[in-house]
Amino acid sequence: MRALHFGAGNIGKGFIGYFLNKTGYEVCFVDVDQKAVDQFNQNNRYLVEILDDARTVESISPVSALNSLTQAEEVIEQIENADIITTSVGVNNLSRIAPVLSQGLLRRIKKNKNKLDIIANENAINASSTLKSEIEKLVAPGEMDEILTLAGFPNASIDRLALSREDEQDQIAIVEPVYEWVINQKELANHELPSIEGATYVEELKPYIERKLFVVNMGHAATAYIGYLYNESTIQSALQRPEIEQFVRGVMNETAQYFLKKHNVSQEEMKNYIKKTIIRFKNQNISDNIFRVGRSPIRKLGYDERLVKPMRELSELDLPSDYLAVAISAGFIYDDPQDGESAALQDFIREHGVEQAIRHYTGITDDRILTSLKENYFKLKENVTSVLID
Ligand SMILES: NC(=O)C1=CN([C@@H]2O[C@H](COP(=O)(O)OP(=O)(O)OC[C@H]3O[C@@H](n4cnc5c(N)ncnc54)[C@H](O)[C@@H]3O)[C@@H](O)[C@H]2O)C=CC1
Ligand SMILES: O=P(O)(O)OC[C@H]1O[C@](O)(CO)[C@@H](O)[C@@H]1O
Repeated sequence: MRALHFGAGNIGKGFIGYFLNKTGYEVCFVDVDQKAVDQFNQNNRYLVEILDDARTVESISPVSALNSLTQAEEVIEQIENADIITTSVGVNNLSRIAPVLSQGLLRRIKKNKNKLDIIANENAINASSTLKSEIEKLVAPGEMDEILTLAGFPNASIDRLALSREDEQDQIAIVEPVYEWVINQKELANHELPSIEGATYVEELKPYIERKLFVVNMGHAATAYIGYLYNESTIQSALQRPEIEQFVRGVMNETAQYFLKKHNVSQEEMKNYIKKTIIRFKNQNISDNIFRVGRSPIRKLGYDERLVKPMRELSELDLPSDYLAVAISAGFIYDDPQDGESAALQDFIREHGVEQAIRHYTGITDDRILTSLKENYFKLKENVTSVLID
């Protein structure tokens, strides 16, 4: 069985490629990083170091790789013949892989009628549907109908902290032992293939993806943005400060109220989920840079994203969202000049002022919320400790 995976980064190697290989797939990675492509091809393997007590290292083989910038024709051939296609390129890059995918799918509909699932594994709600829409923009309506006779775009939720280590010889991923990969069974096109090892198939994805995005990713972003204000360099060092840990617990408890109202979960389940998540964040075997976790703040502060969406939902339910308001305001102060989105956000604030920036990037229109975000922003800038809520 052949798998084609776009994005041979942290999660591509440490999670998706890892479990596709365990399921019996020969994995071909597609990336734009020539050094990584060369290493996969020279070694026909890569390494995954698991952050368990034994620091288990596994060799994942056989694998190969292609560079989509220089080997588009080879990528198209792989799309024609793959049994499954997966991605983890970052949600903003889905539009960049759509051209080669659409060309490959147009060729496939003529040559290979086998059903094919294309699963986008990104930190976003319904990323596979987003990829499908990007492909739809590039083909004629009749062609899309034909593509959809064989291709499914099942949405998925993925959760595993994955980092990488630079090495001259090998591609090396470093991962925490725990993971969750949830796939929407109802959206699968191919029912002949074996279930992917490590994945759970569900009928209703929303509770899983929302729990992951609004608790794990939201809590992570909140830690990064508040940690930045304390000049902390890692998530782990930030959470050693009792006031930050208390704040992160507070913001997670706040979003938990949304789940209790909207999804069929108990208070006990949410309490345990939050407890486990904070333990994962504090894992002293990992040194997770604040700037990795806070990356792309424009995306993270968006209307349907991890911070603003739960705040809007809580507001609609007439439930408090004071912690979220602080975390969002901190996101507008967060400044990493190496990060294009962060630099653009700070430029926008300098040019148009913070109130305009909050309106523009969060899409929030409620004046009461906008005022509270603006007030928090100035208070946090003046003195972060005075704002963290007890
Ligand atoms: N690292 C983690 O622990 C987790 C990451 N995610 C999500 O997985 C996705 C990937 O994250 P990471 O692996 O951390 O990022 P990463 O930056 O390590 O990997 C992304 C890879 O995609 C490649 N890429 C970018 N544009 C491309 C293109 N046009 N064509 C082919 N390859 C391209 C990059 O060169 C890079 O190797 C993101 O959506 C992230 O939110 C989700 C859960 C966990
Ligand atoms: O990958 P993103 O969406 O930029 O955000 C980083 C997040 O993804 C993760 O890498 C894994 O879920 C977390 O560390 C963090 O919440």
